[in-house]
Amino acid sequence: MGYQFSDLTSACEQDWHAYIKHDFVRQLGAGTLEDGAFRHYLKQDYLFLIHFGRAYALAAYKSASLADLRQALEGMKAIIDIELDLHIEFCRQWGISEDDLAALPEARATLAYTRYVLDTGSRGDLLDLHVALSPCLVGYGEIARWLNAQPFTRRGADNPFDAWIAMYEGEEFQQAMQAEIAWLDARLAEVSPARFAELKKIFNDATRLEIDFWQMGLDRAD
Ligand SMILES: Cc1ncc(CN)c(N)n1
Repeated sequence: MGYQFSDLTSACEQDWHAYIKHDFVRQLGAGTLEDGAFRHYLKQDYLFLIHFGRAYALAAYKSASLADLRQALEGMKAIIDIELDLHIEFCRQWGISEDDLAALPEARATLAYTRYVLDTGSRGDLLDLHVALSPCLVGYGEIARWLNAQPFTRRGADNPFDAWIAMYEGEEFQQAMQAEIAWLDARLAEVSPARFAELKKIFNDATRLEIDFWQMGLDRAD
C-alpha cells in the first residue's frame, strides 16, 4: 500500500487550493496586483527565504545518509542560488535596495510561518521537516503551472509580474520541485496510517501559513 505526496495534497484539498489559487496569485497572474502589495510581499519574502535556507541547513544536519544530505542540499540550492539571487535582483528593479532589505522588520505572518517550520524540524525527524517545507517548494512550482493554464493570466511585457512567474516555471525550479516530490514519495510509501495522520497535520498547518503569507501581502500587514 503506502502513501505518496499527492495523498497529502488530496487530504488537505480545500486549504491546498486556497493557497494555490489565492487572490494574490490570481491578481499577480492577471497583472492587476497593486505595486505596494507586491513590494510588501517581496520584502517579507526575502526574510522568509533566509529562514527557509536555515531550515534546509537543519535538514542537512538531520540527514543520516548521503542521499538525504544531497536532497537537503538541492532544496537549499533552490532557495539560495535560484530564488534569493533572483529575488535580490527583483527587489532592486522594484526600488528596494539591499540596505532596505537588511533593515526590514519581520511581519507576523513571516515570523509565524518560518518559526513553525524550524520548530517542527527541531522537534521532529527529517520527514516531519521535509513535509513542513514542501508547500513552499512544491506549491510555488504548482502555482506557476496553474497560472499558465488560466485564461486570465497575461504573460510577457504586458504583465509587470511576468518575471516572477518565469522564475517558478523555469526548469531549475521545476526540477527541484520534482526531486522533492520523488524524495517524499519514497519516504511516504513506508509510513503507517497513524504516521500519515501526523504528517498530514504538519502539511496542513504549513499550507495554512502559506495562505496567511499571501494575505499578509495583499493587506500589507505588519
Ligand atoms: C512564502 C513563500 N513560500 C514559498 C516560496 C517558494 N520557495 C516563497 N518564495 N515564499
